[in-house]
Amino acid sequence: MTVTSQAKPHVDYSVYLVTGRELLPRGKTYTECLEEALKGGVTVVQVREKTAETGEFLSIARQTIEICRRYNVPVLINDRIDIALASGADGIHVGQTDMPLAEARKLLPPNAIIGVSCNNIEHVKAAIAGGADYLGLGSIFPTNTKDVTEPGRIPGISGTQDMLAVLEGTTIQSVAIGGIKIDNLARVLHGCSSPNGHGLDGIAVVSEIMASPEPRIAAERLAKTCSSWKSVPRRPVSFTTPLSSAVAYVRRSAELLELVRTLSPLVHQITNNVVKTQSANATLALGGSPIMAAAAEEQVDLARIPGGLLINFGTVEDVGGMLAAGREANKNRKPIVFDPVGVGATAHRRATATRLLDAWQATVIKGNAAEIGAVAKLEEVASKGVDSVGSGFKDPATVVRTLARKQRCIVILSGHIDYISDGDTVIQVSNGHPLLSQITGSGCMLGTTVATFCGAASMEAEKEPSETDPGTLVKGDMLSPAVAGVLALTIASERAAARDTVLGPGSFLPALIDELSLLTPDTIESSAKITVNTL
Ligand SMILES: Cc1ncc(COP(=O)(O)OP(=O)(O)O)c(N)n1
Ligand SMILES: Cc1nc(C(=O)O)sc1CCOP(=O)(O)O
Repeated sequence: MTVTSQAKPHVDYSVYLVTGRELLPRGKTYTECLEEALKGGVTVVQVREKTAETGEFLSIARQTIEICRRYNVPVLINDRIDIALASGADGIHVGQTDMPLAEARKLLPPNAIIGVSCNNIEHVKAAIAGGADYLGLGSIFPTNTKDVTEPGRIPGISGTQDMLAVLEGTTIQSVAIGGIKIDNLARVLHGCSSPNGHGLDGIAVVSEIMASPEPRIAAERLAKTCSSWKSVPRRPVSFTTPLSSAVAYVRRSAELLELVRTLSPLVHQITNNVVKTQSANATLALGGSPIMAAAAEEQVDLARIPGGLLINFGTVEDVGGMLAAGREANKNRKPIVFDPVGVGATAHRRATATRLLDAWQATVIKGNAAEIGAVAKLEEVASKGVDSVGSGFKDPATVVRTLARKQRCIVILSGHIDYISDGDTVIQVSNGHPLLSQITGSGCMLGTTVATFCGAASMEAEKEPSETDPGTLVKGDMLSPAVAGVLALTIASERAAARDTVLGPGSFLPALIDELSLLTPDTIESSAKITVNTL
């Protein structure tokens, strides 16, 4: 190593390039790519050579260091302590089967940076105990760059959240690695955080830069999104600026109803066979424009149209379409309402919910007590098919607030009283009628009304002239439209049930659709029963 008596160099891990010469596009040399990437804003480089002989590896390491020094960017060496020492690199990165951290520390000068790969919380605990400087957490997604197919090698977003929770209270830095592209970067940064807000310090990529014909532009885009992300503390926990009172939420809900009628947002729904027609009719009645489209092939086109997306996996079909729709919605900053119907009922549903939530960031998760309990991994409320057993949670406000913080979105717990939280504020809605639980698909319709209001609110926010912030996944406040969606359905249910012509569930459903279409801002203002608690 070059300097042994000085303090460790400060490393900015924001955009961490791990090299991979085998991925260079035809006609581009390694040094061209490296220099362009540095110009684009790469903040740290790791030389990773999996097949080079020692002499070639050393020569590449020296070349890399010579170029990176001009940009004041530190260089680390993958696996090989001898190459790090001989080349004068700033440190090394080791994996779980490489030189153990403690041995590496002994061999390297005290100011050497040592990074360790971690796939699970046991790895993280050992790396903390061993005094690692930073961790590479992954693989976040599948990747073609390296074989990560063995079981447990892809912790995904949820596993990375667990690893970051272990890092809370430490100064050890961390980057996510594996399958990260500009298109999923905001989602990665948003999702990879502990419930108390311990997030990533950066992201590491190989192919997004090395395989790009324009590495400078690739690096610039990554750097821009990272710095935009870092500029807003605790952004991911809440999209909202809390309103001052219950009256303010009711007024905003009334305003949002007008907005739905004016903008008529496209409400793209991948929902279950039992409720498709009534959910489409509920959307139309409110003033939105429904499209029920589940094929994976059409998601790129649909996601470009502003509005809202509902993903309801009630009959657990079309998972490919759901994965694609959510990813594309995140790319296009469209709100996603996720309704994990009956998620507690089978292992397949639980696994599917995890798969979906690993692939994209939900804006709103809505469910009954059993569904919310299953997503939150609580055993307090059991499920029977798609219904909950018993009266619900002892402390529903804490359940929704905690899950909203963990999943970094709005959570709606539906029931006799509906609870809605962004992780800070909890809003209770006491409107509704018992007939809602006597027709099939009223919960699914709630997902639809919420998606309709979220779609309109995001369209309104997107119209604001402010520059697009690449760190956001959805523009605008999504707590108020979630409240508005709950109020619209529950108030309409009260008005439908009060009709003389409604004799039971059979006549209630068409009356409910009618009342959704007849709902006015004034009715919302005069009928809403809500309370607001902010931390
Ligand atoms: C930043 C970062 N994170 C993880 C890795 C993977 O390292 P390792 O487990 O040693 O696997 P190989 O890179 O040797 O295949 C990394 N290199 N960088
Ligand atoms: C080098 C490496 N390590 C990983 C791990 O999970 O430890 S994934 C990975 C490859 C990352 O390449 P790309 O950015 O092209 O997906």
